[in-house]
Amino acid sequence: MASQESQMQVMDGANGASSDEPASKRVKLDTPMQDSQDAPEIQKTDRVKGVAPIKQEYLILAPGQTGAAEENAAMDDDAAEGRTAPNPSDKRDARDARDGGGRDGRRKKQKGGQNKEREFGTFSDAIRLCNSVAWTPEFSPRPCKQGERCNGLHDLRKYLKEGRRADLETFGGKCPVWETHGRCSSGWRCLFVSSHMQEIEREDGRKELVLTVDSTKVASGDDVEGDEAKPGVVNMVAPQVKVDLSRKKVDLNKSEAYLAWLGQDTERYRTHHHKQKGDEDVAKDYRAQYIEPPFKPSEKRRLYFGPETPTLAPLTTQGNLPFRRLCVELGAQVTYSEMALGMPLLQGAKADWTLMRAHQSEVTPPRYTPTSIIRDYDNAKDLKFGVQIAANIPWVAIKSTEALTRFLPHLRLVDLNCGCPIDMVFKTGAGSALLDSPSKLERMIRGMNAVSDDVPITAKIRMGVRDDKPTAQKLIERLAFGSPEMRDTAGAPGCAAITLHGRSRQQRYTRAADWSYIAECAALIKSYEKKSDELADTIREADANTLPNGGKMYFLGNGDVYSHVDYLDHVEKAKVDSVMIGRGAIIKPWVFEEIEKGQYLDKSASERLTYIEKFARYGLEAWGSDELGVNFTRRFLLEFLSFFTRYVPIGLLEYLPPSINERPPAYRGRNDLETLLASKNYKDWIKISDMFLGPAPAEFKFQPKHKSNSYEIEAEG
Ligand SMILES: Cc1cc2nc3c(=O)[nH]c(=O)nc-3n(C[C@H](O)[C@H](O)[C@H](O)COP(=O)(O)O)c2cc1C
Repeated sequence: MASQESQMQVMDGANGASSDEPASKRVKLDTPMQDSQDAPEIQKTDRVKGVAPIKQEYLILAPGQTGAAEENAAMDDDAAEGRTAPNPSDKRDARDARDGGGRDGRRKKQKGGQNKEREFGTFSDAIRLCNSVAWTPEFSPRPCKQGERCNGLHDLRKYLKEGRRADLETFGGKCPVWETHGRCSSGWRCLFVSSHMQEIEREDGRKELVLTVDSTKVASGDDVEGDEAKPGVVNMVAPQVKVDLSRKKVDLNKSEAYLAWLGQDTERYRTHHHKQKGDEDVAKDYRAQYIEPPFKPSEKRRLYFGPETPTLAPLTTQGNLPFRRLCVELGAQVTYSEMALGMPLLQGAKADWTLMRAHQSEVTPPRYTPTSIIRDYDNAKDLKFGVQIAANIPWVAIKSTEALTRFLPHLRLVDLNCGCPIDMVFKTGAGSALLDSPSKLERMIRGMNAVSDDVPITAKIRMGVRDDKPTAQKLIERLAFGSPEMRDTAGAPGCAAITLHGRSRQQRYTRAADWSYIAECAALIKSYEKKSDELADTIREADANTLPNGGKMYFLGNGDVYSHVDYLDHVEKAKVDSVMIGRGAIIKPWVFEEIEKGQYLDKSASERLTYIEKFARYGLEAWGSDELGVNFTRRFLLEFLSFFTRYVPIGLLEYLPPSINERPPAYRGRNDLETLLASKNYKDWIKISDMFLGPAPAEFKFQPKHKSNSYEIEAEG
């Protein structure tokens, strides 16, 4: 039985763990449980594998059921993540989503239990308002570029009456964007427009509709009008840049010069490697023929990852700007964009450039409380937000890196995805396919470093492609030092940090991440630090800056972290510099707060609802409060809820610690809201979204990613 005196397991980061057991087994009594009247009894008990130990009184059992593991069917966590998520600001993506087509324009075949051809309905007004009148006072429209041919509506009053649905009543009918920022970038299309419009009588007696502004709240730079204006959002790339990229008018001269050199160098390297005995005269040795590249990596801004910088993983679809903003607010210190594909970036695709946007809270420095002196790291110049790209050939990785670092002013780093397991990426030779092409990967990292100015380059890897053949250790050595030939001539590749997800490509989420392998890799990297000092002594002066961070390559572990206990345990035992958190952060974004406070937080259902509200507010700010923006917000809120509703309140658990790999049998919460927030039915998620976004339009559709249950995902890294 649970007792009021029961105490929760807490690991004290400062003092370290008292036990040598892994976090999943250890139980230590310490801090009283927060917020819960009904604290679980802490005891070591054999847990049923894969099943969350819900207290008997909360179980909902149909007659004849026992709540045992085998009844907990179809709880596999591996399925499809896919690229079905449309980009809110990209009308083409909205069309793709509507048509069930992917971003590559090809229709995907329905397979297995995954809803690959998900449809999301149309999100538009009944009558389209022309942009020339969308943000202006009624009597002073901008000139319409289409002139006579324009099929948009120019009559504002008609639009407000017939062209769109009535204003929403949520948020007290007040536009949350306007309330925060003093103006609303959705203009007349805002679904809360009556809260920021007025009718003014002019001297000639005519009555004019105008949009109001609260100048006391408008921040400098936020007074831009139109589609592209998003208060608090940085890394907005001008439309003309994307047009120029699409017309190949952007001169990526550094990359061109580097690639020309790389072509010749690859040939020298190949000849050297294929030389036969006796071919000495033809091939000599690589070093003798080596010619310096046209661009050496410039001095990079230094990075820092430590126990105080819990890191939010790159998460396609889920790791969107409103979600990252919520996580930063709750204590995430480092964030990554969703993965963008190199080629569409180079083609100026709006969807991929939009992924590179960040919230202003992400461009503040990460927490920094090192225990030893970190040379030349300037925390004031550092920021939280980095971007991730995937590429299958060096020129794509190199050119897209040059474009990113040229056009995005706020970048902590550019990370190369070497872990994405999905076929669409893997089969092109990108993502986890790079794990089996170390030479290509090395060339990518070197090239990216050469063209990225002061922005550091990092990589995210998996243990290997196949389960029975982990290759990460070799790869890490390669990323740290380069192949012997390249090392002698060009120095180290300059990879500033590596994140290792402790699974192979083949491995399913049902099997736990391998933290002992991660620990081995961490030990290996520690042993390199000495070696790189020696290397720094021996490489020529000019190449010293090929060693990032003054010789330190940071190493992050990743996989299955679900609480401060897991986090601190891995920092301490696996000896990683920091830990990256993916699904755990979507299920309970306050995991970052737990890490900061060093204790479990039993968030009540109403507190959890405030996070949903925040997501809705932040979504409206990022994607707009018009019909399109509201429904993109709804779409992504439902995606978020598909994970968020997996949280099992710890007050309902018989034993701790909670584990991300355990699924609950059917249960009810401590109140109706808690029960609703545990629903696996997406129709309930839509009900939750209605609380903040009003009723979903009749045409709105949402299909969870998996038909049989909403747990299914396909990870991209
Ligand atoms: C929905 C989802 C999307 C993901 N998208 C990416 C991605 O774009 N890039 C990437 O490197 N990894 C991606 N991953 C992998 C995560 O970054 C992380 O490596 C993985 O989920 C393991 O960490 P976890 O156990 O903390 O979730 C994704 C994972 C999930 C669940």
